[in-house]
Amino acid sequence: MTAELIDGNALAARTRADVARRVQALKARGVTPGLAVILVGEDPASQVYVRHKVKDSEEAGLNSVLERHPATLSEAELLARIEALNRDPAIHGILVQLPLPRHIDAARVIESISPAKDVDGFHVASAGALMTGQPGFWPCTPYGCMKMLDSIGYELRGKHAVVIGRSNIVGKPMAMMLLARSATVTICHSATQDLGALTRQADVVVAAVGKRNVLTADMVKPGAVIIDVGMNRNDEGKLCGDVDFETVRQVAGWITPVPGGVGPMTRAMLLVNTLEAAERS
Ligand SMILES: Nc1nc(=O)c2c([nH]1)NC[C@@H]1CN(c3ccc(C(=O)N[C@@H](CCC(=O)O)C(=O)O)cc3)C=[N+]21
Repeated sequence: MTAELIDGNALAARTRADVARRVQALKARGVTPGLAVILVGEDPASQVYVRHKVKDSEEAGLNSVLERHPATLSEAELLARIEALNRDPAIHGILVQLPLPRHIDAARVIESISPAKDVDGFHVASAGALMTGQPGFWPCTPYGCMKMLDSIGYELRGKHAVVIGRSNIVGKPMAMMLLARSATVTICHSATQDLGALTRQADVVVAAVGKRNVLTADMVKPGAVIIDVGMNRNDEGKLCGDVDFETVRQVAGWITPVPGGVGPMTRAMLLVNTLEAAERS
């Protein structure tokens, strides 16, 4: 058996087209969704990502503002910029690209963003809303993973989902979203003993570690759905995920590729969150 691909590029394109239609409807009512993207420093990967985000949002008809600051920007100066954007009625979403330089306390910066504009879904208020089932912004990567599961009509109720990774931005919120759909959820991490024994029981595996070959074919139940959140480089410098794709695809039922899987959906869900921030304003 060879797994079917869940095509993140195609699903992201459909999502962006849907956002573009809703943006037009909002513009007809006199509101243009506005996204502020803040980049501090010159990290080359971050520069590429924020350029992608700005281009995506412009193509969907959103108004995006890219603010670039030198790596020497002080925390106080950054907090002052966020305060101004919190008050700016033309800005509905604020994204501060991570990682930030070491002299800036990222948690303090994230908590300074108005929860109503927290389109990354990283604020403690957003995390609390997700955990308690209240309205709020969901982090884009796990939210995109849920859309990928929905795109294949997958019924999560009663299924065993194993999440590998417990970060605040992917693993933990992913587990909460799966739980909200009545999956039985296991969260695995670096101290987990016999990871394979757990993943072999899984109907769904979400790999979000940031390390190559965390999931190999011997660890996968035949027919399982495999969602690969990893963004790594292999020895040839090619982008690859956390999953040993070529062998796991021989066993799985469905699998997301890297590139062209979760990454494009992460970007698309940022547009959805920004649109919804504007719709709620
Ligand atoms: N405040 C904040 N929010 C973020 O959402 C955030 C962040 N900081 N810091 C960095 C990470 C990383 N991230 C990616 C999103 C999409 C792709 C993506 O679209 N990847 C393409 C490939 C891109 C390429 O070729 O390099 C793909 O998987 O097909 C990658 C990485 C968002 N991040």
